[in-house]
Amino acid sequence: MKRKPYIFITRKLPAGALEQLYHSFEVSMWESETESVPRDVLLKETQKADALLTMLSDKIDREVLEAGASLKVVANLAVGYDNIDLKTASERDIVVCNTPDVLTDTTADLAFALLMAAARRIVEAAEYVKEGEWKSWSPLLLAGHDIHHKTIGIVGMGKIGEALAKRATGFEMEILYHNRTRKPEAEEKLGAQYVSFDELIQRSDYIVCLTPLTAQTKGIFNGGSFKKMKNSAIFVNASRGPVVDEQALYEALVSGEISAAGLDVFETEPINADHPLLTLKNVVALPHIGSSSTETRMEMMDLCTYNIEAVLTGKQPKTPVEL
Ligand SMILES: NC(=O)C1=CN([C@@H]2O[C@H](COP(=O)(O)OP(=O)(O)OC[C@H]3O[C@@H](n4cnc5c(N)ncnc54)[C@H](OP(=O)(O)O)[C@@H]3O)[C@@H](O)[C@H]2O)C=CC1
Ligand SMILES: O=CC(=O)O
Repeated sequence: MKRKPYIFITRKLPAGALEQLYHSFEVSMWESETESVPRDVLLKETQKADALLTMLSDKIDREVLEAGASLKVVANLAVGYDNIDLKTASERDIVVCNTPDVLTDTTADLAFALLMAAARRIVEAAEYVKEGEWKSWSPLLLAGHDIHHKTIGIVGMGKIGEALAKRATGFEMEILYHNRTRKPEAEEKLGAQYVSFDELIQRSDYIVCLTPLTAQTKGIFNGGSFKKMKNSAIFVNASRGPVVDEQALYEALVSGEISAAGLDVFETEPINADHPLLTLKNVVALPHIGSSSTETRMEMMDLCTYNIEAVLTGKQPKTPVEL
């Protein structure tokens, strides 16, 4: 009898999200919600897998892809796919899928929330109350920066960047953006202005990074870029940690070269609890939760399961990554 195709899922997901897979395939998953699958288990499971449903924290490199003699598809539960070696996938005719669109608004909500939290010192203020430090109302108590009518600069005006810009229009902000390619339709729709990277970082009160992590974007926010920003600038990163030189960011925040930062992503994740950035009051740090609403995460799981089933049954997946 022909064996059922085998799918390995690298993290414990709610069984309900996978129902459609259980009918036609053999499915197993790493039984932890919070800890990544160990490398040796991933390699062993991949040896017999026709499909992998992976997390952005799994390194799907040449070694993993070559271990999968019958591997046909890798569905990543994320829109970013910098954790996957696309070159090897292409050489081996392995389809790679991601989860664009379904997470756009949720991630833009979080990026704007991070911007607001850093600007208005929300986390610091909430801790101040809980720690019993609030003794009286005072005129400049925890005074932050205005958001309305300020200038936001979006580096990476893609789907999430545009959704963020739409939110910024509600605050009557001036919108600058920088991409490799200009987007006239976004300029018209959102009143956004295309500028060079340098002009964006010099003119913006809020600088938000929403690019993918690539060889070109790695380290684009470094000592030189922080020096060019206003001293009152607030830097928000909701893209990937390695776009930032964290040591340079720390120095810029301590020296007052920039005012504050809101960070959802870090060079190493999870970030070490004793990392210097986490000692600063002017840093709002989140554990990479950009797309983390229950509704959106369920949609992302549905999209991954759809894509896997499609590839394994000879149909077109909805969201293949261009290889
Ligand atoms: N914090 C979180 O939890 C989440 C983080 N993300 C991150 O956000 C990223 C963006 O997602 P999404 O908006 O859906 O993707 P899109 O592909 O729609 O947008 C990416 C944008 O980045 C621009 N870009 C690419 N390379 C460069 C470059 N070298 N310099 C300047 N701009 C560049 C692209 O424009 P062009 O090609 O013209 O340069 C494009 O407009 C993801 O790749 C992921 O890393 C996504 C979801 C959640
Ligand atoms: O970081 C999250 C993603 O979807 O990419």
